[in-house]
Amino acid sequence: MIHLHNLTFRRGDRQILRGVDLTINPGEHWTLLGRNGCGKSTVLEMITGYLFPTSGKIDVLGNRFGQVDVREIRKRIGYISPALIEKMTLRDPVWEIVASGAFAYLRFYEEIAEEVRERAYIELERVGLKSLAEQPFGTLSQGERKKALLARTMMASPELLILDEPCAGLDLYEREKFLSALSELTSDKMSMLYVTHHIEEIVPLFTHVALMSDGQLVASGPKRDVLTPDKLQAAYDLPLEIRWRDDRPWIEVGKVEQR
Ligand SMILES: Nc1ncnc2c1ncn2[C@@H]1O[C@H](COP(=O)(O)OP(=O)(O)OP(=O)(O)O)[C@@H](O)[C@H]1O
Repeated sequence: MIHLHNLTFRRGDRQILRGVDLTINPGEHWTLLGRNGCGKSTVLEMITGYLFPTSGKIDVLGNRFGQVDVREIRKRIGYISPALIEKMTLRDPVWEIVASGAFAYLRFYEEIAEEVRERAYIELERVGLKSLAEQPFGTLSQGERKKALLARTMMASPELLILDEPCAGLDLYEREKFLSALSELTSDKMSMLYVTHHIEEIVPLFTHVALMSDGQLVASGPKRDVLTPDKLQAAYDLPLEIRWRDDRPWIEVGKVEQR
């Protein structure tokens, strides 16, 4: 599904990625964790073909980047990023925003086929937003916008879902609603890579975790093997304890020394 081979990325005199290797198999749902600036979004931008590595190889959905038209592969990937949210036209009705996902357009300039409209309503119903379908996108709360974009992503039946901090800025209620919509929508036929700063977002849906530090993966594998106090302490440089409840991890931070 995804194979990253020894990816490096250099910008000027900064080494941003220092040899990233990662394999995501079909049906695995991964979270990517790590401190601000460690290179998480850079990895996502490479998997979606918006950035090219300085060296290394990228295989996504059976295609080697550099040998294929990435626009064709992108049609099979659902990608929700902060940049995408900013590109949406706030005055467009929610259902139109969702419908545009069927074609990977940002917006429509022609009439939308009835079956596409119906499908958009179905996807909106699946995320619990059908009653808001006719409202302008800009009137939705941040959490509702994220769920609408999730519905938009589902219009193209993606084989791979890439989510860059989708719960950033959401309150507890909106976050839990988003995570439960995500758990409902995804199947084990779809692979996922989800970047977050919040370990408690690793709901049972997620199977694997990759931990990044300073442009490298310092641990990766099944979530219980990676989410250990030792590994997290090393990556976050903080005294941490982890508790599992209903297959979901919760973090406790110990006393932090000022340096
Ligand atoms: N095009 C670029 N030119 C120069 N520096 C860049 C470029 N893209 C990213 N960087 C730098 O690379 C580092 C990694 O950025 P990236 O956005 O991948 O980190 P991140 O782990 O996603 O961070 P955050 O958690 O804060 O979103 C940062 O220090 C950033 O400033």
